[in-house]
Amino acid sequence: MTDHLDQQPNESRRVTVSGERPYDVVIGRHLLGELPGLLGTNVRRVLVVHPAALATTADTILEDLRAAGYDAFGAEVPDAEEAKTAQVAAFCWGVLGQADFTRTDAVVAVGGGATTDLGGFVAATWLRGIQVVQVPTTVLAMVDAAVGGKTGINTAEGKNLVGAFHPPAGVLCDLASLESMAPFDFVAGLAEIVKAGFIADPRILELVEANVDLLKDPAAAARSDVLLELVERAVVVKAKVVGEDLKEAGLREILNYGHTFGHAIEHVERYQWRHGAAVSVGMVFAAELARLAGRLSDEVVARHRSILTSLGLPTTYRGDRWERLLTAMRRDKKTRGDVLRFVVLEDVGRTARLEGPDPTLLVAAYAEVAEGATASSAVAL
Ligand SMILES: NC(=O)c1ccc[n+]([C@@H]2O[C@H](COP(=O)([O-])OP(=O)(O)OC[C@H]3O[C@@H](n4cnc5c(N)ncnc54)[C@H](O)[C@@H]3O)[C@@H](O)[C@H]2O)c1
Ligand SMILES: O=C(O)C(=O)C[C@@H](O)[C@H](O)[C@H](O)COP(=O)(O)O
Ligand SMILES: [Zn+2]
Repeated sequence: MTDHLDQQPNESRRVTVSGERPYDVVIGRHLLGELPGLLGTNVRRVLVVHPAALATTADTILEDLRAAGYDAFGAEVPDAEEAKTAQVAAFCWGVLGQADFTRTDAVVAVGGGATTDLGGFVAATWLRGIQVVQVPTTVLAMVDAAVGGKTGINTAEGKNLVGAFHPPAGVLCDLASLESMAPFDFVAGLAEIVKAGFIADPRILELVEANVDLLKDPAAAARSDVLLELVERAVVVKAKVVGEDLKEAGLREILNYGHTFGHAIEHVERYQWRHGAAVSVGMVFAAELARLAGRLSDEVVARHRSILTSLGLPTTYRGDRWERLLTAMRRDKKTRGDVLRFVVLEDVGRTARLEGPDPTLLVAAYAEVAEGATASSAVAL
């Protein structure tokens, strides 16, 4: 399937996320004109949070908002994970305070998942919660970070340790913005689409397998109907899950597939790895864990490696970091007391939990993703 589609603005797709205040995720091309409609008529002031890389897009949004009668302010924040800190959140709170933002005003976050996590968190905490509209500009943020209301920042101890559940008022996924993405950043985002395929929608895996070359070219992929379908399918998976379990009482944990080990890699690497790349290795770790526990077939594990490798994503990690990874995994939000808990697969689309696995099983799974032969020998049990 390599059929390309030059979408007109009116050909957008809409996925509604249910909940106390249902909202739409709009997916299409050249959609920024829809932003004022999502903000509604009560809003007067708008803070547009963005990194320098999205300054041109943010300027266009600011002009449109001013033309539509809003008092619009910009807040440029650091790039990528550097934005997800208490200091950067405090900088944004300062801008909101200086401009007298009230409970009827709003934040618009324009950027990748790091920016939408930060912008959402700032909106969740300002006056205990004001509206946020998410304008994701990476494939990862479109299919995952901007949808579902998980917002947050990192602390020195770990990833996303401070945050709030704060659903957006709307999400605008303008696929045209993906054309400027660096190839590796683009494929890193595909890891979350692959995740959605493994946990809930096997058709996603077939589409990825059949379109690997297209998907490795951001400009071509961004214009294709393949990506439109993949983004829509992944958003549908996320919308169904968060619509049923916003606050992660149970079902929502499946969206964390591959993240226990993935977040640990990000922390150990001081956020120099892209989230999607770390989740890619994390999914292989989780698949190996399930296989070693006798719950997943060799074939499904091999399919993890083949899909992720074909996209150019990593499936291995250095073999001499076990103690640090384990320390980071103990701080995962799924951990209860001393019991580590993993989302695992029993088949494609069939998720389960593995609670308190034997340490030898964890080490064996680490050995399966470790580079070099050092993993088992470097581990002190
Ligand atoms: N809240 C959630 O449910 C959720 C879900 C998944 C991931 N996340 C979070 O999302 C973050 C990862 O998001 P990400 O992969 O989008 O990374 P990111 O936000 O760090 O962006 C990656 C890079 O792409 C650049 N970029 C963004 N848009 C661009 C564009 N259109 N053209 C060119 N460059 C562009 C950014 O400036 C950055 O350098 C992590 O912090 C992760 O924890 C959150
Ligand atoms: O939306 C969710 O729930 C997820 O777990 C989606 C993940 O892809 C995302 O990376 C999320 O930020 C992880 O959250 P955390 O609760 O493990 O910090
Ligand atoms: Zn993720």
